[in-house]
Amino acid sequence: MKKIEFYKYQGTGNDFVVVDNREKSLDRNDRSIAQNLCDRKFGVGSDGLILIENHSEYDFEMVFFNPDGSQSMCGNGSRCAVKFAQFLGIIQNETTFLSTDGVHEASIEGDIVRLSMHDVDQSRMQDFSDHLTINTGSPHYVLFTSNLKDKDIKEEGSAIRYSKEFAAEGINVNFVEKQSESEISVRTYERGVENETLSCGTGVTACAIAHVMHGGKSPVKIETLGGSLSVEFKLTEGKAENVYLTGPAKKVFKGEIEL
Ligand SMILES: N[C@H](CCC[C@H](N)C(=O)O)C(=O)O
Repeated sequence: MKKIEFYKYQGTGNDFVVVDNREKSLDRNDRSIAQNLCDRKFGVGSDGLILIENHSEYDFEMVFFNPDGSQSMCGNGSRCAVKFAQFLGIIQNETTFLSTDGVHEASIEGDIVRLSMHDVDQSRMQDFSDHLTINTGSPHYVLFTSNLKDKDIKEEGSAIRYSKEFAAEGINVNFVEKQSESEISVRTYERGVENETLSCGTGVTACAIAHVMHGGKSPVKIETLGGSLSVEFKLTEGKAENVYLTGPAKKVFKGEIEL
């Protein structure tokens, strides 16, 4: 058994166990560590595990795990990782780091982190009119709805996520309610968490792009159960470029656990 120091961070209510793994105290290839640490009854409890590791070319590498041990790009987790890297003194207020889907830049002002997301071209999105599928570093199903607050997200989201088309790879399912041309509300069922989360960064990014594709205007303000986020980008000939996800990321507490 070894004692592991960890920190708990949250980005608009999407919460993460974050570990400074520059000394490689945890094995990044052992997915059971995430399954144990993220368990809300037998572990610390979170929507994911983030390891911060050294990298020869970039300020750091962030390794992200869903609670089921699967890996993906995580927008809110990336914003928390950037704040943690600043807390560790690895960076000041700007950074270029490596994540699951490649290189990202970010800047920090107080608790607000502005994160670059990858371009989304036609190869990463499909518009089926009643819904869209958009990959913003992780795969998202986006459907426009009304009376968002009354929906059973876990029931409706899991039905789509486990449907024949998506059962193998999984997909995150986002329900969007339009408030104005530049504001939407979003609730998300997350693959790998297999439940609704209070917000999903790659999810709100996908929803903002879908909203603008259907007549909305960037920047888009997104209200989630966990707080407000903003997504800005240029949509030219069906390609979203210069995509940024902006919102708060905060340290909650420090802890120690024996693994
Ligand atoms: N559950 C997602 C990864 C985390 C995404 C979410 N927490 C975010 O902020 O982007 C997936 O497996 O695709």
